[in-house]
This record gives sequence, structure tokens and C-alpha cells, in this order.
Amino acid sequence: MASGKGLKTGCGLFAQQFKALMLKNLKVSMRNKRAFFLQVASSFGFIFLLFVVDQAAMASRRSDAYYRDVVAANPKLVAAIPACESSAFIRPPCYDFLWSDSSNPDFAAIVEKIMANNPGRPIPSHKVRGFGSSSEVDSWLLSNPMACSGALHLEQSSAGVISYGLQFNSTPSGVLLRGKHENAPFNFQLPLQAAVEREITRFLTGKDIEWNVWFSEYPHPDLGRFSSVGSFGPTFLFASTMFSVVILISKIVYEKELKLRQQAMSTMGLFDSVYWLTWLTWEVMLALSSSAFLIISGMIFRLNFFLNNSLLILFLIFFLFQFNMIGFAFLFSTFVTKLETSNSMGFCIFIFGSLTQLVTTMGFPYDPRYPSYIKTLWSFFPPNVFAIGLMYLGEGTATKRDRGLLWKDVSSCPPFHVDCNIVMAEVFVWLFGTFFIWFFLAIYFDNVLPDANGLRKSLYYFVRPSYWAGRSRCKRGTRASSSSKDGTVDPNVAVQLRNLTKVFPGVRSRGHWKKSPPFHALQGVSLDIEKEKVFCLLGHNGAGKTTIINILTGILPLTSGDALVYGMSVTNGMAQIRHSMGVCPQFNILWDALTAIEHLQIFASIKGMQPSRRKTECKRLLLSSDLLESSRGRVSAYSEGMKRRLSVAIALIGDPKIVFLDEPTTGMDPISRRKVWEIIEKLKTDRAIVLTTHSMEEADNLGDSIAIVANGTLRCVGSSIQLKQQFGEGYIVTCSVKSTDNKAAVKDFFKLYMDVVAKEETRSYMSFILPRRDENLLAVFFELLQKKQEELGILDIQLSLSTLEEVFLNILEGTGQSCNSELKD
Ligand SMILES: Nc1ncnc2c1ncn2[C@@H]1O[C@H](COP(=O)(O)OP(=O)(O)OP(=O)(O)O)[C@@H](O)[C@H]1O
Repeated sequence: MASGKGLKTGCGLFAQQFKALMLKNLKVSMRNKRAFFLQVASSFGFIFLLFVVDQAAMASRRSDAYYRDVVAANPKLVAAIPACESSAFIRPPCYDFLWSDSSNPDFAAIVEKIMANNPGRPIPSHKVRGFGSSSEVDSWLLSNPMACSGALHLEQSSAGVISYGLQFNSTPSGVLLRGKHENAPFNFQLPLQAAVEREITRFLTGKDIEWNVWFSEYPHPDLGRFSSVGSFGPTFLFASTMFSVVILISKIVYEKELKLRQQAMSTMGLFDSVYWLTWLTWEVMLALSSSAFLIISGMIFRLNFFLNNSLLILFLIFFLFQFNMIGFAFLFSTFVTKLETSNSMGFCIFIFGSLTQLVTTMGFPYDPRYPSYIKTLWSFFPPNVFAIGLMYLGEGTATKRDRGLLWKDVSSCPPFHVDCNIVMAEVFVWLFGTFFIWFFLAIYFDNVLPDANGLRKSLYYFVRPSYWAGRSRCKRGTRASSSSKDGTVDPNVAVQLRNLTKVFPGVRSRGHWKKSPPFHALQGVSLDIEKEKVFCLLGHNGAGKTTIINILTGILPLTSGDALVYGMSVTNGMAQIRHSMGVCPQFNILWDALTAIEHLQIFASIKGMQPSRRKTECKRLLLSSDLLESSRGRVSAYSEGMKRRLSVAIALIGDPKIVFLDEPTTGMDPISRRKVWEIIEKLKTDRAIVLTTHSMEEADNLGDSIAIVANGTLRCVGSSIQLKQQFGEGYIVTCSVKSTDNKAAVKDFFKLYMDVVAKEETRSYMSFILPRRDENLLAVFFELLQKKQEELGILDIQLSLSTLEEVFLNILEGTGQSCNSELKD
């Protein structure tokens, strides 16, 4: 086959395709700025939120000594017993304190004094409640939780000896509520204790003794441990990464849904490996920049997390997590076929991941209490190891004094988790290692799940020697034993179909468990397509035309029989065939964001065209398809006709020896259609063109040979004239008459000599169909008609064959006999 002249192959082609797809990604991203910005810079927004959380937490704790540096002792006089309403934790109606034993009059007197002498605020009697015994107090507290700050229990073991006991609500201690941190021992216990001691002493001594108690906190630094990034970072930064994941899944699914990958790029010869490698490289570049951006943002907001931890550790954890999620996105994209599903899938991953992260930060299962197999299983989900990594880094910078995690710490437990069972280095290994699991699973599922054409490989495709052998044979471009139906190679034949059969397996429709029976889309089609001719496939909807083209272009595998293109079988020579093939698919498969010239350049690169030829080739194609002027406009702004012309131009890249045009003029206005017809007419020199169409006019005008296909079988092949002669009803004679008065005489004449009646008539025209069986009478009849023309009042006589449409309908309706062999002149 004289094909692929000057086209790159092997590593050169690999590199060229890679470059073209990277440029495509760059251009599509640049024109979709919002998504691109979200992907790279969303982290800035999330860091800002973390900064706000950090500031809010600091503001609410500023009043508490625990979260402050206490530098020197600052003695304070023990204050009055507080009113219960002043406590953030005690609900009204409340008691300032309870007491027992109320039956003892001495104790009642002591309590009365405590209430009356409370400094600055005598306690009213309804705010204190007495009980008979301490057990009664306990049962009241049990049934009235948070209704009192504490209780006082007085006992007299012997005369002159009064003991007391205190109970207080320890709940508020160390708890932050409504921005308040209450310290029950200082706020409640000490004032009550000082008051009871004072009043017991006064009671026993009978003297009005002055009683002052001082206390002071010992000096300590800010002991509050809080890192907004360590606490909320896993969720926030996971959400930011999920933007990239959803955008990536959408981008892959977009190309899948529009069949840009399988039907457009693969038929041009795109290597699957280039496809995946390009996405990977592009996304890794985005992950690198977004990780750097994230760290810089954290430093701008002066978060300790970013200032004190090792930069290398920070960069690795953010980058490796995003890297891992790229593999995860690849894997999920293989299960999604519709663009709208990718968003909901991303949302589900986020919700699920946030919950498992929450559980992780609560200590499960990275604690020696849990068996190691649970830890292993848990670590397969990337957000979990990311959460534990961030938690370590957060705890390493929880206070101003913490020095953060240094690189030398990566292999040891962090200071606050001395009994940890995962170290930072393992977090990195998990994030890096599991990427490859997702990546290879993505490639596996990409092969075994049905693609846009319902095509899939066997579950064990990779262990079959034929898979590897087929690949290597393809690379060498083995020529299949090619011969025509009688076993000889015809040099004028471009395509040979031999008993071609395609069976689509049965499918389970929604709500039904039972599969539909297998569908025989092609049932033993045999035909030859000659070079330098336009071969038209005509057929009703669902006849099997696109299936024939899809088999010839390698999109679908055949079930049995064979299809040869220039002697190469599509079953094992597709790689070679692709170099000399151009395809215009039934639907426009284009990127909305790219221009016509960019499409041509990308596809020319994928096909392997040398850069030196690319510019002139693209210009030539734009000129011939009348798109030169609009070549720099985005395809989204093109009319349907312009898109169709661009699809035809793409099919013609690289001067292919065979061009498949699947309904190329669908949606075009008559002027554009004529233009495409001219292109096709000029094209056929030195190549074969296979065209499918529903337009009889198009088939009549362009088709050197027309094949009529119905229900997966070939009904007839021949030129337009041959088909009309054999399957048309006969000859159509149209007569225009001077006046309506002449019509009756003309009708009588046709009835008398040919025994036909008018099939159609208007005021001045009449048409008659003269059947083919009377072909031998035609010469004599026309001689007679011309002689009587004046007498019958006929102005003009026109003779034509039946229309192709009539032929087509006759064949489909079974009124015409079907021919299984090609018609001969
Ligand atoms: N992947 C598939 N799985 C199952 N059936 C399929 C698949 N692709 C095509 N078919 C069926 O095969 C038959 C032939 O389809 P094909 O697309 O080749 O028809 P066509 O002649 O090109 O029709 P049209 O003119 O409408 O494009 C149809 O009945 C179609 O439903």
C-alpha cells in the first residue's frame, strides 16, 4: 500500500503526539479559565478559611490563662461565691449551692452566715437548698443535671469538731463554651471553701475573725494546643483537592462522551499510552504548582503549620496526595460515561472521605490498639493517610514553641504520638505506592469496561499472548494475506469485504435481568470498493452502514469474515491502515474551545505529519473547505455546516489513500453541500472514497458505485444508471401541453400505444411511466409521438429514468428483486 508517505512512526510519532496533546490541554485549560483557576488556586481560598478559623480560635481563648503566657505570680483574693446564672454551664432556674444536713440547727446557722456574709452579694434564700443527707443531694443532682455548681456537706463527729466536704461540677473545667473557659476549682470551689472555713471558725470560736485567702497561678507558658490546619486541614484541603479531581474526571469523561478519544484520536493513530501519559504529565504539573501555591499561601497567612514544619515534608505530603488523587480520578473516570455523573461522584467521594478522615483524626486505626491489617486496609484510601500526615504536622506546630516536624523526623513517631503505628515516611510511601494501583486499575478497567461504542476487551486480555503478539505485529504492519473473493489480489480494489458479520452481544435493559438476544447488525456482507471511485452506502436508519465504516476504521472489531483495506486485514493491520486512512464520523467530534486550525494541527500531529509539512497542509485544507477566514474562531461559535466541513477537512489530513465519510453533508445548506460535493469529486483521483448518506441526490451525484444495504445485508451494488435500469419501474415521459384541452388527447394516445395512464399531472404537465418490459417498443413509440406532437398540442417532451429514491424504496419494500452479485453493464 502506498501509504503514510513522510509520516512519523515509532518514538518520533510518540513524542509528536505527546507534544500535540499537551498543547491541546494547555489551550483548552487556558480557554476554560474558571476551571483552571479553581484547580490551581482553590487552595488559596481554603488556606484563607483556615486562617480565619485560627484567628477565631485565638480570639475566643485569649481571656483564658491556659492559652496565655503567665509570666509572674499575680496573687488574687478569693472572690465571692458566684451567682449560678453567671456560669455558662448552669441552666436557670438554678441554685448557687446545695447543702446537707439541714436537720442540724448549727449547720443551718453556719449556712445562713455563709449566705449573709458572701462578699458584695448576700445570697438570697431561694438560691440555696438544704437536704437531709448527702445521698439526697446526690439523687437530686442526678435528676437535675447542670442546675447547680456544687454542694456543701457538714458533719459533726464530736463536740467542737465540725468537718465539711465539697462537691462541685467538674464539667466546665477545661471546656470551652460560648468562647468561655470556666475553671470550676477557682471559680466555685475556692470561694465556697473559704466561706465555709471562715463561718465554721467563727461559729466554733464565737469570734468575728477576719478570714482572707489568696491564691495565684504558677507561671507557665501558653499551654493551649491548637492547629487549625492540623484540625480542619484534612477536610479543607481534601475539599480543595476534590476540585481538581472532579475537574479531571469531567475532562476525561467529556472526551469520552464526545467520542473524541476513541473515534477521533484513536482512528488517527493515537497511542493509548500517549493519551494516559499526557493526562498524567499535565495533571502532575498542575499538582506541583498547586502544592507550591498552597505552601506559599500558608506562609503569607503566617500559619505556624507552614512556617515551622519542614518545607520538604509539607511539599511532599500535599503533592503526593494530589498525585495519588490523579490516579484515583483516572480510575473513577473509567466508570463514568456521562459528564453530569462526574460531579455527583466527586461529591460522594468527598463526603465519604471526610467521614473516614474524621474517624482517622479520632485515632482509628493508627494506634497500637488496632491490629495492623486494619491499618493496612484503611491506608489504601488516600484521604486517610493524608489526614494522619496533616495531624502529625499540625500537632508538631500546635503551640508557638513547637519546632515542627523536621526531615530527620520522618522515620520516627512524632513527639505527641510516641506510640504511633505509622510514621511520616510510611504516609509518603502509601500515597506514592497506591497511585500505581489506581493507575494500572484505571488502564485495566479502561480496557475491560465497554467504551462509547460498547466495545470491550476480555477480563484476562493482558495474559493472552495474542494481545501482546497482536500489538507487536501491528507495529511492524503485517500485510494480511489479501485476495479478492476468488482468491486473487485485484490492484484496482481498495477495500474488500468478505462475508463480513457483526454481532452485538445482548444487553440488559434497565429494570430487566434478562439479556436481550444478540443483535446481527451485519450478516455476511461481501463487496469490493474500487480505487479512484466514490462508493456510496445507502440504507435505512439502522441498516448497518456506520457499522461497516466502524469496522473498516478499527473502531469496532468484526465478528467473522474479513475486511481488507489495500490488502491489509483490519483484524491485524489496523496500525498500518490508519496511516493511509481518513475518517469523517457521523457526528462532529470536536473540542468546542479550540479553533479550526488548532484541530487540524492536533490531528495532523497525531497522524504523524512532519512539522515542516503541517502548516501548508492545514492551510490547503482550510482553503478547500472554505474555512480559512474563520480558522481562528472557536468551534463553539461555528454553524453546523462549518463544523461538518471541518470534520471533512480533518478526514483529509495527510493525503489519505482511503477516506470514509459518514453522512458528511448532514445539516448543511445547499450551497455548503455543493461545496463539499466538489471537494469529494476532486478528491477521488488516486484514492477511494467510501460515503454513507441518506440523500438520494447526493448518492446520485457523487456515487460511482452505490451499495444498498438493508437490515445488515447487502441488497445491491451498481452504478446509479444500472440500479435505475434494473430496479426502477421504467422510463418517465413528461409532456407539457399548450392548454388543458389537449390533455385528453395526449392521455388517449399513451393509452392506445403503450397502455399506460398518467401518473402525475398538473394544469400544463403530465408524466407517464413506460415500463421496462416494453423497452423494445420505445423507439417506434417516440417516433410516432414526435410526429403527432403538433397535432396533440404538446410543447415539450422529456424522457428520464426512474429516480434513485424509487429504486431504493423498491428494493427496501422488496418489490424489486434483490441482487447478491454486482450489476454488470
Ligand atoms: N454498540 C452497539 N451495540 C448494540 N447494537 C448496536 C451498536 N451499534 C449499533 N448497533 C445496532 O446496529 C444496527 C446498525 O447500526 P448502524 O449505526 O450501523 O446503522 P446505520 O445504517 O449507520 O444507521 P443510521 O443511518 O441511522 O446512522 C442498529 O440497529 C444499531 O442499533
